[in-house]
Amino acid sequence: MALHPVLGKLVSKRVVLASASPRRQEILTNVGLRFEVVPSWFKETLEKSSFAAPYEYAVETAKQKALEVANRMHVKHLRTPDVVIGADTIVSVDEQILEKPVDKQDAYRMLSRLNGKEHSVFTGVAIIHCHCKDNQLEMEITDFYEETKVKFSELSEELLWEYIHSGEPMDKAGGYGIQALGGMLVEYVHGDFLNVVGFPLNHFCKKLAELYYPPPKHNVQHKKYDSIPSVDTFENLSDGESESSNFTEHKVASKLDSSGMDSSGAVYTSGKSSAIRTGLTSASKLPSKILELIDGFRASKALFVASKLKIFDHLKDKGPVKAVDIANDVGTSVCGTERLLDACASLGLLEKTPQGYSNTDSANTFLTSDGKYSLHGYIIHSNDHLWPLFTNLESAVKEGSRQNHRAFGKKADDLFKDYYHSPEVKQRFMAAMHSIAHLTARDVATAFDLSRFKSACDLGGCTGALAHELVQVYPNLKVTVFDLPEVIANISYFQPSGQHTAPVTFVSGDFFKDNLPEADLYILSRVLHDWPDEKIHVLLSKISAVCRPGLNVEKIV
Ligand SMILES: O=c1[nH]cc([C@@H]2O[C@H](COP(=O)(O)OP(=O)(O)OP(=O)(O)O)[C@@H](O)[C@H]2O)c(=O)[nH]1
Repeated sequence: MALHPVLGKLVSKRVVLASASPRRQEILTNVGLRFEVVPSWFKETLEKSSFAAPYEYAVETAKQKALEVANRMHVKHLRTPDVVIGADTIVSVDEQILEKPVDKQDAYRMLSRLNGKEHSVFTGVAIIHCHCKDNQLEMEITDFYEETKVKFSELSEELLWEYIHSGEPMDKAGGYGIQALGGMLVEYVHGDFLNVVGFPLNHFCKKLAELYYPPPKHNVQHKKYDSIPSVDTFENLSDGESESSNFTEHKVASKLDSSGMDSSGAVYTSGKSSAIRTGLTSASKLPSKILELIDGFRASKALFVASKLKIFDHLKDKGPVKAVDIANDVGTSVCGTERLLDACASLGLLEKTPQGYSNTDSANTFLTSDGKYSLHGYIIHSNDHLWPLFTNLESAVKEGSRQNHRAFGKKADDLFKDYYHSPEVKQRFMAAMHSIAHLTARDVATAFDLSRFKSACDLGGCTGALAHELVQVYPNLKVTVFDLPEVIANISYFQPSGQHTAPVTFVSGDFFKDNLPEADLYILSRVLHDWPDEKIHVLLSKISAVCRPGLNVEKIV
């Protein structure tokens, strides 16, 4: 099993881990997987006696956890993930299933049961591949389980209680953590250690390999190409068997040639010929992740330019439109427009038929400039502001300083003032912050349990997009948005309609200079990354000074 290509299959996908377990997050992060964490709200209350074997219970619970997240993201968050991973770990001893202890007595009951004996640890895993077709969520579920045998030494009552008082057992299946103090209780482990910790990584990789590299069917007639075949991804090049894979790979910028906009499949040609030239074997396949990184900027820029030209607005609520008509309306060259439209179609942003180009569902939802979930403002900000800054990344690294002077001919502070002096720049900046905050607000609000807080202050909370979501999710929370007077003066355009009673208050001020409003919880969302260390120190010190002892501070950065 070649590990890298297996995990590489998930690189271009929106992968979601439906688990709050820090151990699972760590295991998957350690192997370089990039994923979003959306803890499942599924309550682990399935009737244990209805399962013939303990592992069936773990697998079903894992599946329900993942299904809950896939459905919630699709329906409530309007963001369909590509892959959702759920897991559930249980301990089985004497035909009994042990989960996480509810209190110290329960932990004692569990550990006494395990004392001096061998038991099994089962982790059930569900991998759900999601597709959105006509706004319907379609899912393909793969599940499996792994068993590991663990034997405890004979342990004294005193030691058991000392262990329980350490607090470690409380969030662990069977009441122990083999990776920490609990390791001292264990005489032997037969099987996958990480399975005990919460995630059977080895089996997971094998499962991915089975899914993405199914064994070649020898009686299948392989196509012989007379001409260059149309390919969607680099993976098609590197994986002999991927033709027969059940899973559609994400489209990447593979149809852009060196000029950035040709859909002739030139990348395929050069990739293939170089593979032949250098004699790459199946063991040293093309480095698709690296190639995607090299070409990724072209895809971003194609999206930015199409957004800037308002092509998605132009196609909204229309049937297919020919390139020449779009070019005429937008005022661009026909040949350039056609190439840009082809690039957008190969990136999955537009649909192309012989009748012309039309928006995909997600372009209608996220890329038009006036939709409820429009990302237009953020895209324009990324193009006009972030792109020039990132062009100077090399100088930033060499000099260790911000590059606003190079990108825009002004220092960062002056530029920030400019945001608020030019109405147009201010509006663009606020639209950018609003669009990304609005879209992600529900996920941010539900990623933490904030129900214990009565009041919150969103520092630099701009239009209040996150604040409005927080008060929806936590009806007892009162949120104050604290931002510069120039921002607060212009928030009305962005306020949700029909929520007059929602407890969101806006207060003007400069968080570096003025007193901060009192609150139990201070939120710093998309704020700290913007400032040098000295200023961050000033801000965090001010927050620390106003926090009252005994109240928790949660940081959403
Ligand atoms: O040796 C160890 N054994 C078990 C663990 C941790 O125990 C929990 C198991 O609980 P569960 O599978 O229900 O997962 P949760 O933590 O509740 O998160 P979900 O959101 O996925 O339900 C798990 O965290 C293991 O990592 C351990 O750490 N060591």
